Amino acid sequence: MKENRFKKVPAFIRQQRLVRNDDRVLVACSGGVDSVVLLHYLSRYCKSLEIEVGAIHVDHCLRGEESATDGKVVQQLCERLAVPFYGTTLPVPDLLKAHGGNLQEVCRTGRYSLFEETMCQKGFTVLAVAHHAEDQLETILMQLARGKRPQGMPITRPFGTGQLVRPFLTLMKTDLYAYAEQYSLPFREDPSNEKDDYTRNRYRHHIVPVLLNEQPSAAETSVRMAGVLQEEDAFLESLAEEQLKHLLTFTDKGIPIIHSAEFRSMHPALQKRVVPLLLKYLYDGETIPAIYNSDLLNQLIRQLSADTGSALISLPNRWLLQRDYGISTFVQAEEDPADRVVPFPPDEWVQWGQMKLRWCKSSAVDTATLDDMTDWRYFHSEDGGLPSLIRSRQSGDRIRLSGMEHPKRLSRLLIDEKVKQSVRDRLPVIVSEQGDICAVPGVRYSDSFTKKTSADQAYILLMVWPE
Ligand SMILES: Nc1ncnc2c1ncn2[C@@H]1O[C@H](COP(=O)(O)OP(=O)(O)OP(=O)(O)O)[C@@H](O)[C@H]1O
Repeated sequence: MKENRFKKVPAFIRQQRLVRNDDRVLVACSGGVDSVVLLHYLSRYCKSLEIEVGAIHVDHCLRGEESATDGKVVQQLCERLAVPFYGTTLPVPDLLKAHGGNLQEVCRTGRYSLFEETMCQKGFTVLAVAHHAEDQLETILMQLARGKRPQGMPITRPFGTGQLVRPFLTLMKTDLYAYAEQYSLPFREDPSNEKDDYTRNRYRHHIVPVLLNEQPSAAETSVRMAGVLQEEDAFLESLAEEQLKHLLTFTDKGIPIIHSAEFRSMHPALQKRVVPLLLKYLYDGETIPAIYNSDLLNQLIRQLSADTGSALISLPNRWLLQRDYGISTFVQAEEDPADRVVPFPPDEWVQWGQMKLRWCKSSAVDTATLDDMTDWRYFHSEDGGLPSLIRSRQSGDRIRLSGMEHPKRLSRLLIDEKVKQSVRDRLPVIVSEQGDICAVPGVRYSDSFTKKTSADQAYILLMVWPE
């Protein structure tokens, strides 16, 4: 009998601190072999572990009588073991009809909220689920395939007001069957586990067996590897949290700032952890963009480290990273700058939606700065003055373009330039004091602008916008 292999379970439970004395452990029992064995095992060892045990079953109402029978099997086992049983029902077909959604996800979310509710109502401190070594290997392989960090399912994690634990992660499926046989435990096979409709099932049926054939210890070693990665992860995460606290400063107006020199002084591994935490801070409870291993992460790290020129990176939900030399500021762009007029003085960046504009003396700008711009144009002024306003476009606006005898209607120009309707009303228009339109940055510029420099072109228009 393979029960010997169960000898490592108490050590695993102790080392990982899965339960403490006097914990009340609710075993999530589907009626399948894994969770039936878990329930039996924990109820057998509850005295030595100094815990109390109860069991919960969730009937998803998906397979008529069959589905209810799973619950009865669990209930009878609980009677045999003298363990309190909590039978709950999740009307999945009704939920799908009313709200739609993905079947697996509706089952899972509903099931876990019933677990949480029962734990809270009945005073349980721990929820035990019966994932084992092959489940962990499947999870790691799926994470790898999706480019996620392959650290598997957490051995334990906060859940409701207590903890969720996985005491059987070191065991193989065959160990569980052998145990069930030895103690003549009744269990049910869920026919949906046979189907190849779900990703996990395809990994279970076709990928994991090949790997185990090649390397029989792969599942068990993957559990150990995941444990180490999770431990390192928790450590690095706490370091990154500390770093972020030191790194993030605020302007008088409470705007978050990061200094490139300090960001650069961090180890690249920490930089990669600090940036997602920074987004978590900015998004404060909202959904955070998935950033692990992404181009956006690399782009943000590059900009937060740089200290020449300027840059603007657009983040979801109108957040912008705005970097000027060695200082990055995080601002939320205004929703819609339509019907606005703002002064456009020289030597100051002016923000317009997701665009930044600035007049600079040509002599003060070097080629490196120009390389950092999305676009730029030298400006030749007839009278020495600079267009001094930025506003949104108005009906009847016209612009004087080189080679055209008459000024062109702006509305026509935007159509000809294939500017999207949704963007047209939000574009900035640069206007002289006399009301002449000189430029629609990023679209067209009047004949006072050129890319070529010459002595009489004292100013340059610098422009940055996210591409
Ligand atoms: N209907 C159910 N009632 C009670 N417990 C369940 C039920 N279904 C699953 N569980 C518990 O959850 C464990 C894992 O089940 P399953 O592999 O179906 O994945 P899951 O709950 O979706 O977990 P995850 O998505 O985290 O992998 C089972 O071993 C059992 O402990």
